[in-house]
Amino acid sequence: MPLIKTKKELDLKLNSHSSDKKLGLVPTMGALHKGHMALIEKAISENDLVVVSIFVNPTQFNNTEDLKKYPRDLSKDLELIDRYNQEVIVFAPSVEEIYDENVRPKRYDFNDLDKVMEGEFRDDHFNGVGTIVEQLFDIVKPDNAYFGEKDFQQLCIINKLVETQDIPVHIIPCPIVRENNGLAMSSRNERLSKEMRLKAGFIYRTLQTAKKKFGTKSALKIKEWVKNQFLKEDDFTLEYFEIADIETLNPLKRKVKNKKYRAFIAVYADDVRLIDNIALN
Ligand SMILES: Nc1ncnc2c1ncn2[C@@H]1O[C@H](COP(=O)(O)OP(=O)(O)OP(=O)(O)O)[C@@H](O)[C@H]1O
Ligand SMILES: CC(C)(CO)[C@@H](O)C(=O)[O-]
Ligand code: BAL
Repeated sequence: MPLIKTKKELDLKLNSHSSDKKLGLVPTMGALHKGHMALIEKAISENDLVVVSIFVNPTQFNNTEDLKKYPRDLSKDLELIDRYNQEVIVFAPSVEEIYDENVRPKRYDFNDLDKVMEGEFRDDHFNGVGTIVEQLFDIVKPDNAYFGEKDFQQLCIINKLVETQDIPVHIIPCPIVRENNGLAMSSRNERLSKEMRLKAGFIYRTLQTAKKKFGTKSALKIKEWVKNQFLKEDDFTLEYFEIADIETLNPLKRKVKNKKYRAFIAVYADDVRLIDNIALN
């Protein structure tokens, strides 16, 4: 499996393939797990050639400790990808390769999708995501690009990016892959103790109960209930719980028929920040 570290090499490699082959892109920050593998396998099944990018993008981190502690293990990632017979190209550039001396995010107008939840609590996060993803689209020029619903708000931002920048790529959403206890798979789970990783199934169980309540209770009542659940827990600190429609991501005030809603959550378990979400209707 080819490992490519520079844009120039990648360009050469992609140009050596016939242009009528379908090209898929799976952007990741590495420390691969079964959630990533599901994206890669879907990409393999729908394209002739797949590029998996592995790049811990500094401009999307608002917290330097989080960036420093982000799990990284390129050789293990390569071993995991090596199992696929199809041609998967790994693109793992250095920070200098992607950003010259000016490591700053571009600024985008995401029509306020970036003003809530992850955007509210992670300053400039989505400008950083937009900056790297736009660059990856420009370098790889994929037909299809695969993103997980675990980062549902990010998926909405990417759809907006593609629309506003007029980028010719199909964005393919992929369902959330979970551990046995319901915890959404995430590279940051590696930073949890074994005990905490088991206990963290609590986050998904809370979302499931919120979903059950959605039929009969108001968003305000459900939010109150979730807050109280977390106040009773010493192991977790709730950062936000929000119910929003999936188009605007505006917090739900009054339910509207035919609109789709999701519940979104961010929680600290020890000093590890975890996010999750669930479809409510
Ligand atoms: N459990 C999962 N199910 C489905 N998709 C996932 C899952 N985890 C990550 N992804 C998707 O994989 C892609 C790369 O994500 P990334 O490398 O940031 O991993 P991650 O597990 O989300 O890490 P972290 O949340 O700790 O940053 C994103 O599109 C993300 O939504
Ligand atoms: C899309 C992405 C690879 C951009 O760095 C990242 O935000 C992620 O892994 O979800
Ligand atoms: N998958 C989300 C990327 C981040 O937390 O920065």
